[in-house]
Amino acid sequence: MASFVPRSVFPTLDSLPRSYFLGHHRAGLNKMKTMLTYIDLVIECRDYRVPLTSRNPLFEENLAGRERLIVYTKKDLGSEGRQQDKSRERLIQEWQQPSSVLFSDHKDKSSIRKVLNFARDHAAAKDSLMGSRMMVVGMPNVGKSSLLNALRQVGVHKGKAAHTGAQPGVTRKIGTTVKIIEGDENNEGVYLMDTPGVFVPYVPNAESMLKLALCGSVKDTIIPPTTLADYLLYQMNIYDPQIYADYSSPTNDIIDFLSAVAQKTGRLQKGGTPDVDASALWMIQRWRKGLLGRFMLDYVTESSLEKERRDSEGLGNSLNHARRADKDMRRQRSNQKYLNAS
Ligand SMILES: Nc1nc2c(ncn2[C@@H]2O[C@H](COP(=O)(O)OP(=O)(O)OP(=O)(O)O)[C@@H](O)[C@H]2O)c(=O)[nH]1
Repeated sequence: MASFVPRSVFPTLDSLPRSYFLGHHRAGLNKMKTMLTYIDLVIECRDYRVPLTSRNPLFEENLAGRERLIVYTKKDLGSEGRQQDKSRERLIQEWQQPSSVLFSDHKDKSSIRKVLNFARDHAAAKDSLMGSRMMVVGMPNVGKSSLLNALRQVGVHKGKAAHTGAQPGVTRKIGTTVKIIEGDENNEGVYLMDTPGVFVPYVPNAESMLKLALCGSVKDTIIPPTTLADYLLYQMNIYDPQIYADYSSPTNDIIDFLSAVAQKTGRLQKGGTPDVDASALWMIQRWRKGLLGRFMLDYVTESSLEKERRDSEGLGNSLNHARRADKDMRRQRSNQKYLNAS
């Protein structure tokens, strides 16, 4: 154990897809734009485990002009409640100013009450007889519908109104609008509208794609499970290799690791060969449930946040950038094919 040294960088995987911006993402975003005139507050969800990578510039570009509350969801999966977790949260709050930032776990009523209090104060400041209308937006599978259900449950004691699920794309259309705060004689209360997840138009590097896939923002069929598990192993080793001590001794070799998991959990094919794919999927699911360490995949420090800000300012219109980057990538691939053939 004393001699184990985790990998300091993950190999660059140029062949990984960098886009998952689907037709219903574009359609959903266009519809959100048309609804904006009726909306007083945009609640933008991002994943606590990837606070930088789950930021989608499309929301800032397309839903500008409305106050935004940023809610980092799934806090229970990315934080052990230690001092360094709290310090990171403070950095993120400062980074996002002037937008307000909260952190939520859909099963923790106190975190849901904080979002409700913000919504109540925002609606009170508007002081309208009509009450207030809000919209929840975010990347696929980030937990928008779960947040809406939790706000409704805690706010007006009503049951689940929106479908939720472990795979991205459960909500395909702008749908359910639910009351989350009761009105009184002076106003109609606060209503929240659910929206479909919208993926970033273009992921700047393969590592970001792996992070988003690990958090469930893209379908599990897009990236091979052993590649995803290898990235998880890389991250677990940086965090603490002891978290997988029940299955394997510390290792940087994904096949050794998955073979050990297969042996321990009985995931074997005919003849006793380890089923590495099934073991990879099993490990990924365990991490997604918070059973293999609760940590962030993004590196959050003052300088990493500052770098992210500078990089995003340099991007310009992210859709145009995405188109250009996509075109460049296709051109490079066809040049490569041409060179290989000649
Ligand atoms: N542990 C944990 N799981 C959560 C939390 N919020 C949501 N989830 C889970 O994350 C998965 C996705 O949640 P949804 O609410 O369906 O996500 P969505 O953003 O509406 O998804 P799309 O339909 O793809 O847009 C579900 O399995 C939820 O149970 C949370 O705070 N903590």
